[in-house]
Amino acid sequence: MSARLSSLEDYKKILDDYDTWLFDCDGVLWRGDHLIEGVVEVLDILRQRNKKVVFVTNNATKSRKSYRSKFDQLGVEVHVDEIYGSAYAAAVYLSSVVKMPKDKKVYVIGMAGLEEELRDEGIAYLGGTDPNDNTLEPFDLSKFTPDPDVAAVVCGLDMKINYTKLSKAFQYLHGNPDCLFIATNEDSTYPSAAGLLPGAGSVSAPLRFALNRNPICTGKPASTMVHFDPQRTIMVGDRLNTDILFGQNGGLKTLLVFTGITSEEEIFGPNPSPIVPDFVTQALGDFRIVAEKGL
Ligand SMILES: O=C(O)[C@H](O)[C@H](O)COP(=O)(O)O
Ligand SMILES: [Mg+2]
Repeated sequence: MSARLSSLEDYKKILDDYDTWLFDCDGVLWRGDHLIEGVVEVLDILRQRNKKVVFVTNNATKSRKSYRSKFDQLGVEVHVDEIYGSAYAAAVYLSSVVKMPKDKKVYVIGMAGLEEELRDEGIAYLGGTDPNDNTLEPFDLSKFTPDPDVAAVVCGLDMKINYTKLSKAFQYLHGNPDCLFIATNEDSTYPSAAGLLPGAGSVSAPLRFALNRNPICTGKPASTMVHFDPQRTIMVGDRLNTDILFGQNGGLKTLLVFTGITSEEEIFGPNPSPIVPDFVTQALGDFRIVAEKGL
């Protein structure tokens, strides 16, 4: 059973026990561009206590550099090396694990941030934000000439998804097991400021269904490039099957907040999830109590 943080001692002990704090972003720090109350104060408390702070997000719409700008605009102090996004994870997977040859390309379903991370890793790509792919015109297969150099399809959250992109990705993957199928992440939903929207997993779902093939997922819960002392590291997230599972896969302690995807019912209800976080609290801002009491 998860331990619900409630007393000043509870929050103080967590702050004392962990030196490295990994934070999920959507649903923990913000919803869309709406910063969640208390986040800036708590991050300040952690930095004042010389804690290492790392942000691990499955949101592939932004590169680390553009996330740095978002953090700046929201008044959150961050260094680009503290940000690990699923777009970066996918690009590093292709460059360092797959070792994608320089004469090969990736067909992208995704947005500018994913393209930027691929560029920074020297991975050639097509699709993505290309105007020819961002169309609502019917897709005419008879006029489509696949690029013979495409050796992988990468699919991330794409708020301009359409039939042309799905059709082109399908053509590259159908009957071609040598063409890699990579998902930056498989979150079913996305917690926008105004409410839930289909997530990256729901963008790649049509391809999984049409191809009867599951992608390689490079985002949470897969372990990314971050590796810390599990005894002194805590993962703070809002989604059980990505954030909490990611933490558990890395042997970390886990703290779930209820400001994003997961409800209290899923933890304390009659049919709780089998994924059980070590700790839960309503919101990250709850840790302000420690500063308010001058501890
Ligand atoms: O659909 C998505 O890609 C995700 O909902 C979303 O972007 C998750 O971001 P995170 O909570 O990992 O920061
Ligand atoms: Mg989240």
